[in-house]
Amino acid sequence: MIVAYDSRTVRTAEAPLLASGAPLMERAAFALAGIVAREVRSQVGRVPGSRVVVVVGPGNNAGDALFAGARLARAGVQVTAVLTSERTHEEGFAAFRAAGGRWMSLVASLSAPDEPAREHGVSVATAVGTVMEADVVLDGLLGLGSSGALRGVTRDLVGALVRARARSEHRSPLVVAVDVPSGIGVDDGSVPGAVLPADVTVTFGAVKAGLLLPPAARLAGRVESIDIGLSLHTADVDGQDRPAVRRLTAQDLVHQRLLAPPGADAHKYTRGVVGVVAGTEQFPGAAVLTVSGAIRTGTGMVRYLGARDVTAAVLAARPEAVPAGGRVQAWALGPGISTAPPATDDATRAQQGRIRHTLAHATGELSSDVVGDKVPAVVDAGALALLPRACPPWVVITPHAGELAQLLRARGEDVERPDVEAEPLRWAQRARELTGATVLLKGEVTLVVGPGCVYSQADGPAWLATAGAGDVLTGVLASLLAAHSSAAVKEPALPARLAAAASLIHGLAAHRANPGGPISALDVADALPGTIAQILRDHASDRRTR
Ligand SMILES: NC(=O)C1=CN([C@@H]2O[C@H](COP(=O)(O)OP(=O)(O)OC[C@H]3O[C@@H](n4cnc5c(N)ncnc54)[C@H](O)[C@@H]3O)[C@@H](O)[C@H]2O)[C@@H](O)CC1
Ligand SMILES: [K+]
Repeated sequence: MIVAYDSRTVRTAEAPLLASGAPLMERAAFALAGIVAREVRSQVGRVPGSRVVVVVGPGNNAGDALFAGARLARAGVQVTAVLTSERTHEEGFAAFRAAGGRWMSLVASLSAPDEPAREHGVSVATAVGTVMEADVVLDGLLGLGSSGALRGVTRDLVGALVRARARSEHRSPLVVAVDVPSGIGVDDGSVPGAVLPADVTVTFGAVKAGLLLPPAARLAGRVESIDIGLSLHTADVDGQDRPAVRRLTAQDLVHQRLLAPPGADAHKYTRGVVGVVAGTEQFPGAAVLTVSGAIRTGTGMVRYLGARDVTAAVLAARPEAVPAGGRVQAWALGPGISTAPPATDDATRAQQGRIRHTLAHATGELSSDVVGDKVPAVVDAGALALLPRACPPWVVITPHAGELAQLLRARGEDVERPDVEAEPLRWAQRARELTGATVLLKGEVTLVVGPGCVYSQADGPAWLATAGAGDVLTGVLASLLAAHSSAAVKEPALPARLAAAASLIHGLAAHRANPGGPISALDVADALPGTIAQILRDHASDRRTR
């Protein structure tokens, strides 16, 4: 699992080490220089004689970059620093110059001892020209201390670099971000202004929340986390306004027993029974995809409830499905059902009635001996509009940005789809507060917000953005919830973990379905058994040896 923290938590962990004189910046710069040297070697085949530019701001982020620049200069790299503010990290700058680093400044008043700034003053255009000639550029403008969009000449430089890279067809330097890509919201993953997208981000002490959170996550490239000796504890932040942001890996699925092979004494109820209310005559495919997603994730049995024609389509594709009600351990509600009540046709009205009734039982609003205990439910698409006012966390809603905005508007928030896209974490958290449900917000990066916990999964290829993929995800998640049905009702954070797990399995199945090419939703469902077998094979032995 990858765990990311907010800046306040990181600074609190740094403080005692800094007070005791631990050489945190030296450790950071040493590791950074090593990674840059490796990247340079893979770009140009050698380190000495290669060209690196470090663009630096006023703070310790600049210190990391300048000390790393000094190390590279001593290794024979031609290193140039571009200074962007009135002051910079003094010791780092001194070490950089002592190592033979060249420098230029976008701010006329900055000067180094014995070196008047005017001899080094350059325009933004000249600085951009120098950067574009380099093999690698280090973005050391801002780190943990950044607030809001980039300002002043820093903004001008980054804006010009982004434009120059977009224009250059052939050659543009590899971008290594120091700690974070400068200008992202370090804690919330917002992107308030221009940011230079990184190929690699080298982050120190702990992964920063903004590197995993959308929309900033896609600007971070590959994230390499460097241990500089901080000790961070999730217990200190979980349950607070800014819980740690987690990302599950395939290993976690096995180690945390989110996926497990059935025991020798397993039967369909120990493996979980999923009930599906999905699809109408207008959208029968959604029923097939949801049922397929659940069956192919290894659920014990799927009960399908819907109109006769749709049931026939489901049975033609999946004869294993049982077209009748009965005991269910998790529900999959809503795919392929119109989002706008009141329904215009009888079939949709019937499906909406089933969903209302099921949700009332699943959430414990109604108790009935016939339907039995409270059970988890996935609420997707058309079922979102039928969500009760107050839900327990074992109800997991799975909207995309547009559906989330609609759900929030129905609860009095003034929000449109672009607002959700700009600040997905904020709005997913708001939806959780307003509904009580666990929220899985679908997107290029999928966010899951549960009680005191946040997960961010970025596992699927962009090809996965295709019609019906969400229906399969609903089936996968319902299958996991059914397998952990009673625990999911008892442990408030478990449905969120299972939702993150479902997103991960779904993403891995998409990669397996057709590596590097187009994928249809049914392909993803068909790739699920092989994906799960692979995960269990790869990690079963390391679980035994733990
Ligand atoms: N504290 C430590 O010893 C360590 C810090 N490290 C580095 O230090 C960084 C944090 O350093 P700082 O706290 O000095 O912060 P920064 O280096 O992020 O600089 C913050 C300063 O930048 C300016 N600024 C803020 N927002 C701006 C904006 N939007 N536009 C233009 N200027 C803006 C302000 O003057 C602010 O004081 C970390 O990200 C990391 O790179 C590492 O060396 C590890 C150890
Ligand atoms: K940076």
